[in-house]
Amino acid sequence: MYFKSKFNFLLITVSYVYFLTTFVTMTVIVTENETELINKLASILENNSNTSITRDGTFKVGLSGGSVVKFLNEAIPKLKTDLSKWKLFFCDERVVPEDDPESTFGTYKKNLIGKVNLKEDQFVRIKQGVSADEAAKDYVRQMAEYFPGSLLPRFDMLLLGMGPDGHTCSLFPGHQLLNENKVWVAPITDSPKPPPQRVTLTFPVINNARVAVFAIAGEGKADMVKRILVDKEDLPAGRVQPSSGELYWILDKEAARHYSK
Ligand SMILES: O=C(O)[C@H](O)[C@@H](O)[C@H](O)[C@H](O)COP(=O)(O)O
Repeated sequence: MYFKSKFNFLLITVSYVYFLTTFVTMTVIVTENETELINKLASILENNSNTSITRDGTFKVGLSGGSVVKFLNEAIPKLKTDLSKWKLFFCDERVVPEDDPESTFGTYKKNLIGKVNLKEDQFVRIKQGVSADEAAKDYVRQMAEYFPGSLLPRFDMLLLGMGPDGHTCSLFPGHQLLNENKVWVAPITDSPKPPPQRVTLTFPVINNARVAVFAIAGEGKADMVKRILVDKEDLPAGRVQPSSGELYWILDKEAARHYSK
């Protein structure tokens, strides 16, 4: 191919590299059961943790609540990685006291701290005793310390669940937050999934992650998995498409009942 000028060559090269780097790769993994799902999640988590720690000396990971808490509380103790290098954030968090059973941080704290090499100060927690609005604003301030100078934080990994309605984080079907693109973290006070007051990452941040992983189990999610992965319906969990990153859907056989590659 003859290039009229160096500029043409440079333009074509840059465009080609841009295409390659903005192409999301999606992997769907179906496991026999929840134990295998947890093992697969642990393997992906361990590989990415070690890659990030080698590259940056740290691993910045976003945690979700719901059943993901159970999966991670079983997966994290299996990992062969330096947990002391982790910084743990929340993809969403309920605006409740940390000793409230509904607190996502509180549940991770109870199950991990003191049992694995993770300390409380490695978790970036939401401010206590303030409104959802103030908690969201403060969380952005806290996050900015770990992503200095960034237009958008780029998490090494986000660990996501999906509700039976197709929500993820605290981004629910039909909610105006689905189109929020001005703030990294938004408050929600009318969550259809209790408790109503939460903060959540927004899609610009979610889709800037290096790796996003859904871990989904149970027949109760099978219909929604089909609607998103097969029927391509526009539902919140389906909008997770890292612009320059990897996307994994780890499903147990029950959740994948209506899905076939
Ligand atoms: O704090 C939360 O509620 C979660 O972050 C939320 O997004 C959760 O991941 C989904 O609701 C799935 O929850 P289940 O896996 O328990 O259905």
